[in-house]
Amino acid sequence: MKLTLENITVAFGKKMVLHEISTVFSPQKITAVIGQSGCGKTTLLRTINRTVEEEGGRISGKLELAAADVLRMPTETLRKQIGMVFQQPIAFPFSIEKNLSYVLNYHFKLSKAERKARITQYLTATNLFNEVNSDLTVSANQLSGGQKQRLAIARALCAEPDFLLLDEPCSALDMENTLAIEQLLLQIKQAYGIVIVTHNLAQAKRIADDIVLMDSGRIIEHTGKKQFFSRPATELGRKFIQYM
Ligand SMILES: Nc1ncnc2c1ncn2[C@@H]1O[C@H](COP(=O)(O)OP(=O)(O)OP(=O)(O)O)[C@@H](O)[C@H]1O
Repeated sequence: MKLTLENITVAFGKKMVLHEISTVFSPQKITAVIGQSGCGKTTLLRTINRTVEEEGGRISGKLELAAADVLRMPTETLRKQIGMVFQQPIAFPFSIEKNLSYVLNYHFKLSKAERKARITQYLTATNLFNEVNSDLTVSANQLSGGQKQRLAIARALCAEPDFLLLDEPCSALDMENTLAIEQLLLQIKQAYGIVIVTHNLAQAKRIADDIVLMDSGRIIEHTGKKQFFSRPATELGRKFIQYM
């Protein structure tokens, strides 16, 4: 399922933050969004899941998930189809199991056995199941930062989204946990479209299929990773690579 943006413009009051963004995010790929601080990366993600509207941002243009009109979709459907994971991992102060069953119960009517099977599936996919010795009664508060971030990803997956948006999910993590998240994204990308905002160009190089480079609220390059790192089309792209 593709995510298509056509002439997307976002404004807070009179302040224009995104300008006429037209692009397509592909399924089964990791797209890394890079750019200087303040260029609109987070706003782009928050436009896709429409949380900018909650802060008074106005979106105009066309945003489609397959043929569905995202800008007119009921919020509940939108939250189910497009998941988001934030920079600071959010773990609800419940057991690991309840962190996931909460989302599963919200979106699906499942038997106890089905719910348990899905919880095991997502915790296994995020490599948490073995780490907690299958004891899902452990409080999420007791997990490390990296484990909490993987729990947040597992929770997002519980909604069975088509797209997963991640806003600098590794910036609060050490190298080992960062690599664990990267491995996880590479493992699961076959089933989702993944869009990740990252300040870490080396991370983009390690895991992305496509690169989106933003500047002053615009996408100035959206290209395959190899092309971007060998022949960037813009001066800013060249600067980024030199900086690496
Ligand atoms: N709620 C808001 N109200 C007004 N302006 C906003 C709001 N949210 C974001 N902006 C503005 O939008 C612009 C882009 O911000 P955004 O956070 O998307 O950039 P970014 O590229 O993610 O930055 P960083 O890399 O520093 O996280 C900034 O000028 C910011 O001040």
